[in-house]
Amino acid sequence: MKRQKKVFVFKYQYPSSSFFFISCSSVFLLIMAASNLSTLCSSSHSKPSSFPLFNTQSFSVNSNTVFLNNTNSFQTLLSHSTHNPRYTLPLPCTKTTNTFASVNDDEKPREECGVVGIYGDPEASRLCSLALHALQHRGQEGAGIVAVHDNLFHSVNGVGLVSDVFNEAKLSELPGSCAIGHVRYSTAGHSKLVNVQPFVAGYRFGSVAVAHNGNFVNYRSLRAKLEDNGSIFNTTSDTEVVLHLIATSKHRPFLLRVVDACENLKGAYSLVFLTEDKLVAVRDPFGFRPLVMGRRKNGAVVFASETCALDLIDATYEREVNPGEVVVVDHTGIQSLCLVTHQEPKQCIFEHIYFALPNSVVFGRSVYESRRKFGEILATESPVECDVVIAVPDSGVVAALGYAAKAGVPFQQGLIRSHYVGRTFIEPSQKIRDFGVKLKLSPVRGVLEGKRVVVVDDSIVRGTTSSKIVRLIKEAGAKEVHMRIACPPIVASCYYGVDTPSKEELISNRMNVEEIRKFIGSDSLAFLPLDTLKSLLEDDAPNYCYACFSGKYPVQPDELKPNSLNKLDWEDAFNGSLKPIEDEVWARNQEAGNNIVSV
Ligand SMILES: O=P(O)(O)OC[C@H]1O[C@H](OP(=O)(O)OP(=O)(O)O)[C@H](O)[C@@H]1O
Ligand SMILES: NC(=O)CC[C@H](N)C(=O)O
Repeated sequence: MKRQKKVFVFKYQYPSSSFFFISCSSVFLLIMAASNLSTLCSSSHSKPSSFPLFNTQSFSVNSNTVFLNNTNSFQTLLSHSTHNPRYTLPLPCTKTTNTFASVNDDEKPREECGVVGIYGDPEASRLCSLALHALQHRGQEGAGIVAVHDNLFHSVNGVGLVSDVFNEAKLSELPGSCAIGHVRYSTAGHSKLVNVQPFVAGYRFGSVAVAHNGNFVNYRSLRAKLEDNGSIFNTTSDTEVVLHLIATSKHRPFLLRVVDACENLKGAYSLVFLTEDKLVAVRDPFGFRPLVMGRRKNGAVVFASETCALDLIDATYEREVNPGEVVVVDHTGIQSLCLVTHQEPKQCIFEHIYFALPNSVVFGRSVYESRRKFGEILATESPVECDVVIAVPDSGVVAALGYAAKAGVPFQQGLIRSHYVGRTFIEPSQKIRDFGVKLKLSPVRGVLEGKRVVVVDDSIVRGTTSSKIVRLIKEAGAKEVHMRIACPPIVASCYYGVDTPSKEELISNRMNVEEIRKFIGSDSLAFLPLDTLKSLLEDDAPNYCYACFSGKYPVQPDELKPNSLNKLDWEDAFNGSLKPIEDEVWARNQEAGNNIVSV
C-alpha cells in the first residue's frame, strides 16, 4: 500500500521568495522556495535560531491531504565512488576513472571527511578539485569528483591525496556545470578504493551521486534490513546505505526520497547529492558536522565542509546549511526543507579544537579565535614559570600563540614539522610508528636548550605523540617540559564521524592526569577543563556535542566501537551482512568453538 503523506505547509512572507513547512509522515519539511537566489541567500552567518516566523498556508504535494499547523512552534527552528568499476548497480550513464596511489592508515583521531558541491559553473569539476585541496586536511585516504553533463555522470576517484588523484587530464574527463567532491577518512569500511566517495548509483528514476561527512550510528542494522529485502552492497562504507534507502523509497519526487531516506538515518551526516538536474545538500538534525553555503560571482552555488574551501574558489560565504535542513538547487532556484521540528543542535566541538583549519569559520565561529582563547585560558588557569612557549604543529599553533600572549612569554618554533609527512603518518607496527613522530617533528636545540618549556598541543588521544615529544624536547636539552593541552581529556570514543579509537585505547579513560603526566614524562600537565570550555562558548554551549569528553551521547550508538586491536578484516569482505550475528546459529557456532566474532 502506498504511504499516505500528510503535508503541513507554511508560507513565509518574504519579498520574491516563499517558505513552506511540510510534514511528511514523522518528518517535517520546511520548503523555502526561492525565485530570487540573491534575496534568499543574502544572510551572513545564519545561526540556528535565525529562521523567521512562518505564516500558514495550504499547499498540496502530490495530491495528498494538506494540514495546517501552528507557526509559533517553529519560531526557533534550528538552526555529510566515485563510482568505481566494482560498483555493479546499473549505471548506464556513468563513465568512471580510478586512480591508484599509496594509502596510509594510523591510529590517531582521523580527520573528518570533506565534501563540496557546485551548481552552475562551467568549471565545476576544476573548482571542486581546488576546494578539495583546501579540504585536504579533513581526509587523506582518498579523493573523488563526480560531474554531470547532458544527463551523463562522469567520475574520477582514487586512493591518496587530491594531488595524487587529479591532474589536468583527469579533470578534462569531468565536463559539466555541476559536480560534487569528497576527501575521505574512513569511519566505517576500510581505507580502500572501493570505499572512496562520491558513490554513484542508478535507480528506477535516474542516477544519483553522494558524498558524506559523518557516520551513521545505525548503519549495520540498516544494512541488514536492506540486505534482507534484497539489496546487494558493493562497498563496506556506511554511506552506501543512503543510496539504497533512496532507491527503495516509495516517495517521489527525488527530494522526498532524500527526506524519506534521512528519516531512517541516525547519527552524523553532512551530505551532498548530485542528480541529472539537481544539487542537494543535507545536514543531520543535530548538525554534528559542518556544511556551509556560498556563491561565486557568476551565481554558481557552492556547498563545502569549511569556509576555507569557499575562500579558495572565490565564493562568498552566505550561510550555514542549518541542522536538519535540506537545500535543493536546480534551474528553478533554491528550495530549503527542514527534516525535523526544533532540536538543540549538537555541533562537534572537536572541529574547533582539531579538525578544521584555523582560517575557517565553523558553526558561525572563527576557529582561529576559538583556539586562541583556549590557549589564553590555559595560561590563566594552569600557569607555570617558563622561558619559552612552543606548539606541537600544526593544530597546536594557535592555542600556543594564545598561551604565550596571555603569559607574556615569547612564542618560538621549538618543533619543526616536516611537510612531507602527512597529518596522519602511519605505520602498521607500534615500533615503526614510534619513528613517525620523530620523522614529522624535529626539535630546535637553540630554542630549547637549558629552557623551561611550555608545549601546547590541541589534544591527547592515546598519548603516543605527547610521550615522544617530551622525550625529543628533553633530548634537545630542555630543563623542564610542561605540557598544556587545549581541550579536556578525551575519555569516550566518537560515533559521529571522528575515527577516535575505542574507549579502552584512550589514555584519559585509563589514567588520571597525574598518571598521564608520569606516562608522558613531562614536569607538569594540564588540560582545558570542560566547564571552562563551555563557559567560553557562552550561550552557544548547549549547541555543541561534548560526548568525547563526557561519554554522554546525543544519539545513542547502536553498538560500541570495537577495540581496533581486535578489528576484523572481514569487515571489508563482500561476505554478507555486517550486522552482528545474534541468532541461534551464532550461539551454536560459539559453543562449537567456531571462529565467529561479534563486533
Ligand atoms: O595522543 P595521540 O594518539 O598521539 O594523538 C594526539 C596527537 O594527534 C594529533 O596530531 P596530528 O599529527 O594528527 O595532527 P596535526 O598535524 O594537525 O597536529 C594531535 O594534534 C595530537 O598531537
Ligand atoms: N570521516 C567521515 O566523515 C567518513 C564518512 C564515511 N562514514 C566513510 O567512512 O567514508
